[in-house]
Amino acid sequence: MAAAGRSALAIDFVGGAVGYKLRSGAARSHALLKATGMAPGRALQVIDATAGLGRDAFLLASMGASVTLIERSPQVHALLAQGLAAAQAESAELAGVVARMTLIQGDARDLLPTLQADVVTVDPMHPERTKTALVKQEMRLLRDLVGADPDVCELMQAALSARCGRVVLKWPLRAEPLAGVRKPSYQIAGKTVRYDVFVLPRGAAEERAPGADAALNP
Ligand SMILES: C[S@@+](CC[C@H](N)C(=O)[O-])C[C@H]1O[C@@H](n2cnc3c(N)ncnc32)[C@H](O)[C@@H]1O
Repeated sequence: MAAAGRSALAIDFVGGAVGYKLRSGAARSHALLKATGMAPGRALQVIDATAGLGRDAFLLASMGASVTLIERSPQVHALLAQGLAAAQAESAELAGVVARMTLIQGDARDLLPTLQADVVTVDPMHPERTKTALVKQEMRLLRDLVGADPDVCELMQAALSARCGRVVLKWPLRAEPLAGVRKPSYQIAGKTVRYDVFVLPRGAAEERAPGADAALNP
């Protein structure tokens, strides 16, 4: 664990990239919303099994979802708690978003069997890229703090066995599918990442595959 990473990493839901995305309205067209099945008037219950910097969870909560965030690193969990407290104190609007977020410290592989939701999202640390400059500064600092996530296949198995209607895996756009994990129902491509969407039997009746990316899902 790198001391520099520990001191430099901060989680800011008020300014920075997260604040900009929300203020500019860019959040509304984010591919994650489509992948989770978010729609106006549909208040989803989401479990973010890999909370990390909390950006995805904050985006979903700001669009009306109730989100349970699970983070296993005590240090990252503490940073998240600080970031959420700061957002709560900033304005009534942000306090409303934070009120829809529940932060838990622990390993999602153990916790998922005890929870239920409409959607489980999984965004493990991605395999290291050779062009490290392409990896955003915060993600480098997070990697310094928590390392890689070698148990991602086990986590996916826990997510796919959870009481939920859909699992969304965020993974590098061009990376191979995870070995040992079933084929996704469909994929949604972003600029650098893709969302592998697994529609599970519980939600099959009400789920549709909006904008399934045929090129990525032959
Ligand atoms: C790539 S980051 C997630 C980034 C996050 N989606 C965001 O928007 O900021 C991955 C995080 O998941 C956490 N993590 C990985 N496996 C986990 C598990 N089994 N249970 C809980 N947290 C886990 C890591 O500690 C790390 O903080």
